[in-house]
Amino acid sequence: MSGPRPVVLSGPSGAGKSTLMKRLMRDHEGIFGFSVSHTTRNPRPGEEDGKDYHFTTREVMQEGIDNGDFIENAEFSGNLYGTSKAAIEDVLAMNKICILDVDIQGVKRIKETDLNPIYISIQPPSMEILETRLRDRQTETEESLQKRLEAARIDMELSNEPGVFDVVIVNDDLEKAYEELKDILKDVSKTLNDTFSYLFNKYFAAIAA
Ligand SMILES: Nc1nc2c(ncn2[C@@H]2O[C@H](COP(=O)(O)OP(=O)(O)O)[C@@H](O)[C@H]2O)c(=O)[nH]1
Ligand SMILES: Nc1ncnc2c1ncn2[C@@H]1O[C@H](COP(=O)(O)OP(=O)(O)O)[C@@H](O)[C@H]1O
Repeated sequence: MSGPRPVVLSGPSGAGKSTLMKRLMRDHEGIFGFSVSHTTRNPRPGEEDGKDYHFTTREVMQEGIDNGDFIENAEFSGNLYGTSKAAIEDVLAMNKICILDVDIQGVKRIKETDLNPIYISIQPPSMEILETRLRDRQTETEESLQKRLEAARIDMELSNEPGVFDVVIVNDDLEKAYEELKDILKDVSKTLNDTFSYLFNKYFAAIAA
């Protein structure tokens, strides 16, 4: 795939990925674009179909997977999630830096593709704090909360293995975590030719206009 290098955000459910990503996209409008995944889970209040996720059924999604429409898919907490080729192409077609929010299984699958993203793990300060944040978010049943905590334990272990992630950000203080994320993306854009020339061209065009 051509264009600027994508960014994968991963980490336990409740670590703060959506919070950080939404802020990044709001503060840098037109630079980043979200790869809208498919999922079989039910929408939460406030979530929009086609914006937060493509909400679908297992049958329809499985058909798409069988057709080869997805670059990766995974089972998480009793539901199917996946990144379609179209989700990424839609963002790249707009010349934006594509941000993907996927679980650790998605990270492994994406490593087998030619997407070549930057891998960033967002981690909570502790399991206790993660549980409190997930409970306070009030989006989960007790059953789905327990499944998320179980997955989080595995995720926290794997994310510390060398070579899995380029960077691990501990989201204790939100402001600090956000600054760290912005610094990484700034640094990366300086060292990567394609991203750099993309941003350069974009800013140059804006100045020249
Ligand atoms: N592999 C994979 N994981 C995904 C995808 N979309 C979301 N996820 C992950 O699925 C998990 C559950 O997401 P979600 O139901 O939105 O809950 P939340 O993370 O607690 O807000 C999270 O770890 C997400 O990173 C995807 O397309 N592929
Ligand atoms: N640094 C932080 N301190 C306190 N609460 C936070 C922090 N970061 C995120 N949260 C809250 O924790 C909950 C989980 O964050 P969210 O972005 O939904 O996580 P994820 O997308 O990784 O599942 C949300 O209610 C969010 O407002």
